[in-house]
Amino acid sequence: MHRHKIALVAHDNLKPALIQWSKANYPILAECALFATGTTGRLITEQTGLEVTCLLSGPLGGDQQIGARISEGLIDILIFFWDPMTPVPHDADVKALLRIATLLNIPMANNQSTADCVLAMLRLSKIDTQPWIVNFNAPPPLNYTGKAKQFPNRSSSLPLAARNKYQIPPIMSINAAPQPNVY
Ligand SMILES: O=C(CO)COP(=O)(O)O
Repeated sequence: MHRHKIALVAHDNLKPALIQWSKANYPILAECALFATGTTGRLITEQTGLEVTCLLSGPLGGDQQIGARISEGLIDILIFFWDPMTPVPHDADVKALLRIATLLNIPMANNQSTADCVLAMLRLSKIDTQPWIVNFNAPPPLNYTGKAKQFPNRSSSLPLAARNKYQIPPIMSINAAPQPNVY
């Protein structure tokens, strides 16, 4: 089974929440390949025992490293507990990370309830005998006006009939592998 690659990031005020969340979800996170910005990753490793590949600290380029991995199709899911109440010096990097994750249509959780939803879907995909209920591997076609060349139609492996029957929109696709180096 595909080992999902999850990036974990938290601003300082939210680090305790992300650590708590990581502890609560240890079993499924332990089955994934985890990446994180420097301080977030170090704290998660120290306090949960999860194995995390630590990149640079956010203000020193960690957000950019994660964004680059997303654009290369190397991250499936982004869990980013960003702080909406505190300015950070690398705001431009944060915005760029949120932008690239949105553009490439990977599941991105910016608060705990959404993170819970994403992991619930991940669990479902692992236990369900009908894998099309949650389609983790089919990139949905991204149809940005005027961008057809950069984003050629990428067909979904989810049978159309099944998707219509269960009204599962392409947005349910997880792990929308982006085309490498489209820009
Ligand atoms: O600043 C961050 C995200 O923007 C997080 O960086 P650290 O994990 O190094 O604190």
